[in-house]
Amino acid sequence: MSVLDEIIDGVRADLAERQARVGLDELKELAARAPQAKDGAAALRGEGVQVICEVKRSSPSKGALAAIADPAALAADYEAGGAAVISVLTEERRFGGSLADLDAVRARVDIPVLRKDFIVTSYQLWEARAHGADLALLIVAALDQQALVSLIERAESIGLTPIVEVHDEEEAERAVDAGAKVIGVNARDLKTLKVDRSTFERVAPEIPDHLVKIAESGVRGPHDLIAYANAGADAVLVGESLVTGRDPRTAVADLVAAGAHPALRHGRD
Ligand SMILES: O=C(O)c1ccccc1NCC(=O)[C@H](O)[C@H](O)COP(=O)(O)O
Repeated sequence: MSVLDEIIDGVRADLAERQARVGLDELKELAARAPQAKDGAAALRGEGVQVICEVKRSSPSKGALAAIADPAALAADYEAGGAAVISVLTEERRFGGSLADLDAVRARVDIPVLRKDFIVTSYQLWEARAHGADLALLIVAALDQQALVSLIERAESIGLTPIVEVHDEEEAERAVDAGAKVIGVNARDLKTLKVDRSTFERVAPEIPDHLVKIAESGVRGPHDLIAYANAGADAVLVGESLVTGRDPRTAVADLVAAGAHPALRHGRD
């Protein structure tokens, strides 16, 4: 069984428990009472290269990364450093995240918040909205084409911006065909869990210029952001290097400054 399949099995088991506790109608009522969703795509189309900063406690590839006692404080540091979006991993078993982390971050920051999880049903999209998320990740490798199309449509219909994640050219084609407007190219191979930063420059040409392109994983500092930007990234998604470094606010500010450098202006600007 692949790592992705294992993760999704766990996600489905945890999901069944939550569904038994909170019915869909109740969830929809909670979503209706949530603050209006912010425009996630607009936040990623700003001037220069935008930085999405992740609250990441642990990962299947590295195990425990950081004891994050106060995810809201971390997110506030990210926001103060100039992050465009905060990504909150809510998967519990392998990433140590939770919807409580999402609640805490939502309550603290004003910028858009991404629910980063392994979403396989529309119930999880309603959950994302009920807990105040503005964006939600959809992983092409985890979904058949019909499910991908229907989850993109459902996300948009309830105000969420879907970030559709791909790992290779074929998945990029599926994402475009499914109507994705924001596509994340993840450099982490889901079978080996190894990061190959050249994935972005290989896959990005398959994505039309008018769509938002995010380079995900493997950003250790400004030099990696610059390399991704030169390959056409509108935004980067950064987790590990921010939670394991000494000063997240300064680390984000350094990335944002690198992403704002006029020499990086490309296509969209
Ligand atoms: O991080 C992992 O080990 C991982 C394993 C399997 C599926 C997804 C995984 N990570 C999720 C992510 O996409 C990253 O958290 C995100 O792109 C940030 O990457 P990094 O800056 O390298 O932590």
